[in-house]
Amino acid sequence: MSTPVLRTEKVTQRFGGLVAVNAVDMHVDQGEIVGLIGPNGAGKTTLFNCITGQYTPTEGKIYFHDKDITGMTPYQITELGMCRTFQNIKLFPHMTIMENAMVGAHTRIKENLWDVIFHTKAYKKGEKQAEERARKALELTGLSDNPYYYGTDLPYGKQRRLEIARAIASDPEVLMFDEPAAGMNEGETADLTEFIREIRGLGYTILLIEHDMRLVMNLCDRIYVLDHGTLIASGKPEEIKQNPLVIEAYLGKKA
Ligand SMILES: Nc1ncnc2c1ncn2[C@@H]1O[C@H](COP(=O)(O)OP(=O)(O)OP(=O)(O)O)[C@@H](O)[C@H]1O
Repeated sequence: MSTPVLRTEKVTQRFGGLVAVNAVDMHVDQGEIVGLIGPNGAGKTTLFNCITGQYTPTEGKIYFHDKDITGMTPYQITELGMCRTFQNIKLFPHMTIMENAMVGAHTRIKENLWDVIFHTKAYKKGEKQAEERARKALELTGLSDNPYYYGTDLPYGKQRRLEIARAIASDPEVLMFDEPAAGMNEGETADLTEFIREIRGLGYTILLIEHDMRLVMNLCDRIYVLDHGTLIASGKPEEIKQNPLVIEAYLGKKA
């Protein structure tokens, strides 16, 4: 069996006396769509923050392929090939759609201050590559019609797509989405579900947090369920739907 693209080993995150994430073992294989679900406050975003370098876990290890990435910075982790979106949309105001996407593309460009100040050949080449990658990401996400409009002028569903475009422009292997359907109506969520399926078809591996059960159950190959920081179940959507612990901890509370 091949090594997972992403793996956590007994990852624990404490905030003072609170154990937000408790010894979590999980993995994501190449090409999978994996869901991370659980009630509010279960520790999902905290686990994402550990994986993407916003936090260094109190205990445990995180591996990208065979590489131990525990404690690396978010920038280093993006450079390695994992990129995320956030629960609350974080577009840059006063930047066009194209410029927002180029922020993602720039993580792949090696420029030093000299190149930037003196607009050297290397700088111009890097800019061209970044623009090309950003343009492709916008085409892929259906946002290439008006690239010079402000990103924040887009309707809500498209702002979320722009966040995804920015992540894709960084040329990642793994995309991590924190509640991508948050605030979307039924139609937008259905479009998003189809879109995520399409991008998986292009070879991306996807880990997502989501409260929208229809999206999770329709889309994910496997699901992990957190409750009070602890993993209480993992498996295929059909197994998760029938798991009594999950029904009690999560689905039961929603009904
Ligand atoms: N920086 C922090 N400092 C202290 N406590 C925190 C911090 N971040 C999260 N917590 C706490 O850790 C627990 C897990 O929070 P987290 O946001 O990871 O849950 P979640 O499953 O993502 O919730 P939601 O679905 O509501 O977004 C909660 O009790 C939360 O209050």
